[in-house]
Amino acid sequence: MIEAEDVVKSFTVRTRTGGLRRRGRTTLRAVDGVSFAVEPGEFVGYLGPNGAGKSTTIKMLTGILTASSGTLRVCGLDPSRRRTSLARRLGVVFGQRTTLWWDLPLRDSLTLVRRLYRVEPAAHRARFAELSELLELDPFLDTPVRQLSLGQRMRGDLAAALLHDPELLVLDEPTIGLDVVSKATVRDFLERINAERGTTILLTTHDLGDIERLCRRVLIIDHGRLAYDGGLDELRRTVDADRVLVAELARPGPPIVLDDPEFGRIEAERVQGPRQWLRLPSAANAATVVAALARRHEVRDIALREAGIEDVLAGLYRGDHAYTCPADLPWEDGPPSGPPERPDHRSMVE
Ligand SMILES: Nc1ncnc2c1ncn2[C@@H]1O[C@H](COP(=O)(O)OP(=O)(O)OP(=O)(O)O)[C@@H](O)[C@H]1O
Repeated sequence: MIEAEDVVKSFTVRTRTGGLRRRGRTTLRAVDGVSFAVEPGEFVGYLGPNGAGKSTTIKMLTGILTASSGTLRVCGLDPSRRRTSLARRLGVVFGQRTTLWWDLPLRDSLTLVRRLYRVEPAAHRARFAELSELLELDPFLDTPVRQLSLGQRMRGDLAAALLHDPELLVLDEPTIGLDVVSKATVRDFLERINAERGTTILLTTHDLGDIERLCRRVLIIDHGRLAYDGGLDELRRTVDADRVLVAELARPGPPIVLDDPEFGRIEAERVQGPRQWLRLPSAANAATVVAALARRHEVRDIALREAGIEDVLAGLYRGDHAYTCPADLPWEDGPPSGPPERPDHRSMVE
C-alpha cells in the first residue's frame, strides 16, 4: 500500500549568520532517507517528537509535497505525479484542519464530497447511512460545520475522508483536543473500519493511548530518520526501560541507599514521608533488590512499576537509549547508533 525507499525532503531556509545584514541559507533535511513499506490491511502508527518530519512525510505520501529524492509509491502510484488518481484511493484527515465547508450544514458538505469524488448516488446512499450510524452523525447532520464541537467536526471529517471508500486512510493527529468519550468513539470507529473493511491506516499522533489501543506496528522517526520499525512490545524490550520500585517504610527516614555486589548501588530518587522511589537498573533482579531492602529496612508495602510506553518513548526522544532498527532496512552505512545531533540535520550551503 505504501513503499518508501530512501525518501528525502529538503527545505531551504534563510538564516541570520551573525551581523545584522548578513544572511545565509541553510538546507534542512526534514525527511532524511526514510525507507519503509506498509502492507494492505495494516494499522501502523507513525511517531516522533515535534519537528521530527512526520507531517512532511504525510504531505509527500498524499502528493501535497514532492520528495527531493528517493522513490515513493502509494497504492502503486507516484503521489506527486498522479495526485488526482491517488485522491480516489486515499482518504486523509488532518486533525488541526477541516476539509468541510465552514458555512454549510454537515449533510451538504458530505454531498459536495460525493460530487467531488463522483461517487454513484446508490453507493453514496449506502455508504452515507453506514458512516452516519457508525460515527453517530445524525444529531448534527443539519448543523453548519462552524457550529460543531471539535469532536463532532472530527467525526464529520472522518466521514468525508471515507465516503469514497478509500483503500488507505492517512490520519494526522485525529484525536487532538478531543475529550475521552470522543476519543473512544473515534478509536472504536478506526478499529472497526480496519478490522471489518480492511482499510489500511497510517496514524500520526502524540496520543500514546491511540497507539497502544490501535497499532500493532509503529514507525518512529527522529531528526528526519527512521529510528524504529516494529511492534510496541518489542520496542519496550529493545530499550530495556528502567522499572521503578515504590517502597512504603514503617516510618519516614533519609533516602535509602542500597549497595550490593549483585546489583550495584541504588539510591532513592524521590522521598515523600514514608514512601521512597528507587529506579532499578534494567539488569537488576527485582526480587534481589526487594530482599536487600527488607534486610535493612522495615517495609510495609511494595509496588513495582513497569515502564509504560510513554516512559519508553520519552527515553528514546531524549536519547537515553540506543536506537535499533531491523537489519533489513537499507541504511547505507549501517543503522545510526543514536539520534544525530541537531547540527548534522542542517548543512550550511551558503
Ligand atoms: N515548508 C517548510 N519550510 C521549511 N521548513 C519546514 C517546512 N515544513 C516543515 N519544515 C521543517 O521540517 C521539520 C519537520 O517538520 P514536520 O512538520 O514534518 O514535523 P512533525 O514531526 O510533523 O512535527 P509536529 O509533531 O510538531 O507536528 C521541522 O524542523 C520544520 O520546521
